[in-house]
Parts: sequence; structure tokens; C-alpha cells
Amino acid sequence: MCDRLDVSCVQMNCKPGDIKYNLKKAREFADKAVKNGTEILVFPELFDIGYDLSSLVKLDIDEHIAVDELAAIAKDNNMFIAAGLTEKGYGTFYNTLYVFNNIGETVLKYRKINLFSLSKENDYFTPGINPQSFVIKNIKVGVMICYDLRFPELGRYYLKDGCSVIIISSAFPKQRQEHWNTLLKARAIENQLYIIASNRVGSLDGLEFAGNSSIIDPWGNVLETLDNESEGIIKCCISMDKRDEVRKFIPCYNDMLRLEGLINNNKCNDRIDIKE
Ligand SMILES: O=C(O)CCC(=O)C(=O)O
Repeated sequence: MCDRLDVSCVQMNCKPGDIKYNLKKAREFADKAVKNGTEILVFPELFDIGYDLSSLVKLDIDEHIAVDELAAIAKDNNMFIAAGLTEKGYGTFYNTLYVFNNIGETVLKYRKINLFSLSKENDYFTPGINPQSFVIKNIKVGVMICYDLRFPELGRYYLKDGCSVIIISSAFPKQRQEHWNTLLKARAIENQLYIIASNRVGSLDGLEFAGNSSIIDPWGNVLETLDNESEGIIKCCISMDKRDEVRKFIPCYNDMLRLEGLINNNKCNDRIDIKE
């Protein structure tokens, strides 16, 4: 049983609505990543359109351009790729994270569950309803997209599902960079698993993005990170020995099960109503 994985994260500045340009850059990043032994490479949220939601109505997005090219890049470089892409459904769009394996097959399609209303994502996309995970080298990996990060319930779901890693593909704004860094660490520490988080840099219509793409271990140590403006790739070899060491040292999982039992036996009577 293999317990190590070479993971890399891309931090890029995408061109709004220019799918071909963004895919060309993706191939360049993958060509670099393969040289350092990367087994799985992660790209930011909706990086095909550079998170430019207005381009969805202007462009006749053909999902397959991005999906086919990313699958080919994965195959050509013999690596897994996780990438945030636009998915065109019947009369709707989804904000989707695709995972391709090293022979170019789609092994996972996760549709963002928590759409970000502040950016009007709800006006453009249909929300997903299923958390998703996949396995690489016997290591189970759960996935999130950007705003999902704010919901500890999803991280918990993946922990209970047996995941040792969570991949997060994002277009998280600079204005809340501290939230980003804090939430990434929190999800790693509370679930005692690895976080691999890819974010974009640059700006779109005055909205600046936070970068700070990071790889964090189950103890909450930031193993690798980037600043809030540079493009680049970070790489780490993650080890399940570290996961086991942390989980043995503080047995959060068993204590959580006990706590859940207690909570389920106590009914919550007072609910908070938030007035619109
Ligand atoms: O949670 C946030 O502050 C940002 C979320 C976001 O930008 C997104 O989900 O695209």
C-alpha cells in the first residue's frame, strides 16, 4: 500500500473569457509540473473563463474544449489533474471541479454545492447536491470549490467518508485573504487531513484575488504557499505517516463521534432567524 503522493498546485492569473489562452497556460504549467514528479496537479475555480461570469452569456461555451484539452494534458503528462471548469448542462451551467486521471479519463465531476451569492453565482449556475471524492494511490481525496471552504460540515463529511486529503479550487478575493488562510488551516486541523488549495491571482472588474495557494498538513503546518500576486506552482510530497501520527496524538475522530452522540440526544429548541 502506497502512502505518499506528490501534489502540486497552480496559482495563475487567467484571461477573462479567453478559454483558449487559459488552456494554453494550463498546458505550460503541467509541462513544468511533470518535471518535478507531480502526480496530481490542481487548478483554480472556473479557470477556463477566468471566473468571468458575464462571459457565460456572451460566449457559446463549449464544455468539451476545456474538458478534452485538460484530459489530454493529464494523459500527455501521465498525471491526475483537478481543475475548476464551466460545465454546460441542459439549459443551465454548473460551476464544476473535474478530476482527470493519468490516462485522461474523467474520474470525478463535482458541482459546487454552495454557490456564492455575493458574486451573483446563483444567477448563472445551478447548485450541485452531491459531495464527491476519488482515490489516487489508495489515498481518498474529497473536493471543494471556494465558498464551500466556509462550511465545516463539508470537511466533516469528507473525513467521515475516509478522506485524507481535501482539494480546494478557488477564486477567493484579496479583500478576505485572512479568512482564506484561516479557514484553510482550520479545515486541516479540525479534520486532521491535508489541504491542497489552488487560488487565482490578478483582478477582474476591480475584484482582486488573494492568491496564497497553499499545501497544509494535518497538523496545520503550511508546507508550501505563494504570495498574493505571483503566478507559480507549489509542490509537496504528502505522507500518510504524518496523517496517522497526528490522528494518534490527538484522537479527535473518536471524540467527535462521542460529541455527536451527545448533541443528537439534545434537541435544539431556539433557532436563529436572520431577517432579510
Ligand atoms: O467566501 C468568500 O469570501 C469568497 C467565496 C468566493 O469568492 C467564491 O466562492 O467564488
